[in-house]
Amino acid sequence: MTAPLIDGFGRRITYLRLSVTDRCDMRCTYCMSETMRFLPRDEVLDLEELARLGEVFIAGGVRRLRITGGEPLVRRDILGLFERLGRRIGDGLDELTLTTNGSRLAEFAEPLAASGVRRVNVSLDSLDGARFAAITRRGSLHRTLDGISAARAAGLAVRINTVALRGINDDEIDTLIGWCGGIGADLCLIETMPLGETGEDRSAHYLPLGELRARLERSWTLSEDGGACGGGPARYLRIAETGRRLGLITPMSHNFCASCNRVRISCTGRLYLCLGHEEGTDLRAALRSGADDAGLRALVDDALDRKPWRHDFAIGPALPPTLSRHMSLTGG
Ligand SMILES: Nc1nc2c(ncn2[C@@H]2O[C@H](COP(=O)(O)OP(=O)(O)OP(=O)(O)O)[C@@H](O)[C@H]2O)c(=O)[nH]1
Ligand SMILES: C[S@@+](CC[C@H](N)C(=O)[O-])C[C@H]1O[C@@H](n2cnc3c(N)ncnc32)[C@H](O)[C@@H]1O
Ligand code: SF4
Ligand code: SF4
Repeated sequence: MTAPLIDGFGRRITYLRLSVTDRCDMRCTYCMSETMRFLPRDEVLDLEELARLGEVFIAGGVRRLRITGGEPLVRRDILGLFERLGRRIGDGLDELTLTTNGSRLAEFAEPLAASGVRRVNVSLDSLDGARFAAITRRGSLHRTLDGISAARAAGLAVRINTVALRGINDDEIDTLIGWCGGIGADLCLIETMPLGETGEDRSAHYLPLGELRARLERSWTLSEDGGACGGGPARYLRIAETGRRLGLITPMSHNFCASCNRVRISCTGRLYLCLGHEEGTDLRAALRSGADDAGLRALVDDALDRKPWRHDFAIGPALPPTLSRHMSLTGG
C-alpha cells in the first residue's frame, strides 16, 4: 500500500464510489428530467481507465468500492470491470459492490456473484406497478422484482433503497418494511437531495425522515442498531417485528459529514471530493496524457486537501437545485 489517503481535516478516505456511466434506462422524477441528455461516449472513461483509477485508490487504502451510475448494468462491458476489480477482494479490497435500479439484475446477478460481489443495493420506490412506472417514468416493476429475486437466488445480500417522497410513496413505507422483512432484505430510506433540474419541484415532496420515523414507530418497534454496514451514511435501526434493519439517510435533516470517509469519481473521470460540491480534479486529462500512478496519486492528494467539510444543501419552493450537476453523473 502507498501512503493512506487523508483529507485536509484528517479524515481517512477508505471508500470510493465509481460511476461507470451517466446513462440510465429509467428517468426517476427526483433524479433527472424526462428529456435528460447523456454524454458523448468519448467523454466517458473506458474500462481500462476505470480499472486503473480503482487500483490507484486501492493502493491508497480504499477498502470498499461501490460501482454506480447512471445505471451501471446498462454499460455493455461492465462485467469486465467487476471481474478485474473483483480480483482485488482480499488483496486490498474488503468489498466490491454496486447500486442498481435492478432492471438488468436478472441477467447479471450470477456473474456479479462469481466476480466476488456479495451484496447489492437496489432502488425500489414503490411496490405498486403504476406508481413505480410514474416515479421511474419508464421502469417496469416486475423487471426490478425479477432482478431482486435473481440476486437473492445468486446468494447476494440485498438492501432496498427507497427515496421517501411526501404525497408520492410515504403511504407505502409500512408495506415496504413488511415486504423487505418477508424477503430478508434491509430497507434504507433516503431524503431527497437538491441535485440537478428534474422538471419538477423537489421541495413539494421532500420528507424529513425524523417525521416519518415518528409515524413508523406507531406500527413498528424500532431500536438503534450500532452495527454499521458499508461505512456509509445510513444510520440503522433494528425492526423487532421483522428482525431486519431500517437505514435512514438524512443529509438534509441530520448531516453526517463529520465522519465522511469517501470520495467519488464521475464517469468522465473527474474526482469529486464531496457529493454536495463542485470541488474536484480532472483525472481523465491526466490519464489520457500518460500520467503514471504516482502522478495520478499526486493529483488526488492535492485535491484531498480541498475536500469540503460538509455539503450546503438547501431545499425549498423558491430555491433552485443547490448544484446543477445531476446525481446520475457521480452515482450519488
Ligand atoms: N449526502 C451524501 N449522500 C450520500 C453519500 N453517499 C451515498 N449517499 C446517498 O445515499 C443514498 C444511498 O446510496 P448507496 O449507493 O446505496 O450507497 P451507501 O448508502 O453508501 O451504501 P452502503 O455501502 O451500503 O452503506 C443515495 O441517495 C446516495 O446519493 C454521501 O457521501 N453523502
Ligand atoms: C443515482 S442512483 C445510481 C444507481 C442506480 N441507477 C440506482 O438507481 O440505484 C443511486 C441512488 O441515488 C438515489 N438518488 C437519485 N437521485 C437522488 C436525489 N435527488 N436525492 C436522493 N437520492 C437520490 C437513487 O434512489 C439511488 O438509490
Ligand atoms: S435514480 Fe438511478 S434509476 Fe433512477 S434515474 Fe437516477 S440513475 Fe436512473
Ligand atoms: S455530503 Fe460531502 S462531506 Fe458529507 S458525507 Fe457526503 S461526500 Fe462526505
